[in-house]
Amino acid sequence: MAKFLIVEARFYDHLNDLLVKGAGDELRRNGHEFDVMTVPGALEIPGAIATIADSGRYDGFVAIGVVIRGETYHFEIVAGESARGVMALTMDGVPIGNGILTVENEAQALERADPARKDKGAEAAKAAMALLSIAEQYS
Ligand SMILES: Nc1c(NC[C@H](O)[C@H](O)[C@H](O)CO)[nH]c(=O)[nH]c1=O
Ligand SMILES: CC(=O)[C@@H](O)COP(=O)(O)O
Repeated sequence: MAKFLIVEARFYDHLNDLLVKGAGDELRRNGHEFDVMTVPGALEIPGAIATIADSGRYDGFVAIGVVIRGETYHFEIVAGESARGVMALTMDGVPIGNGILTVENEAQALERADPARKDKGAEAAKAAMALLSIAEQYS
């Protein structure tokens, strides 16, 4: 049994709820425990994980968020920098599954967040578990 932290950027409540449910159910199905922490937006996810990672309280993390393209370049910043931050931590050996959706519209987000459809929350949880398993075997 491992302990995971789901870090969710609570920007679109109804979509977040679906993603967190998918991630949590997947962790539970695999016999793991988890807590959920909320941050304001996807840009805060890497910083939150970086702050917590060294505490030793969690074995892995699942990043959950939804970034929907708006009218300005802001989308590129939020989508790109949140992914870059998560990836940088992953390269430092922190097991993180990236479940931050970066989509054109709400319909695309809903299709991916819904556990009955693409279930990207579960996919991110699986990625976090896979990275943790590698870390346990090789470090
Ligand atoms: N536009 C979206 C954001 N923007 C907010 C940023 O993530 C950040 O919280 C703000 O710039 C303060 O640092 N966040 C999302 O998660 N999704 C969006 O669509
Ligand atoms: C992430 C985004 O692009 C969006 O939420 C911001 O919208 P806008 O570019 O219209 O300010």
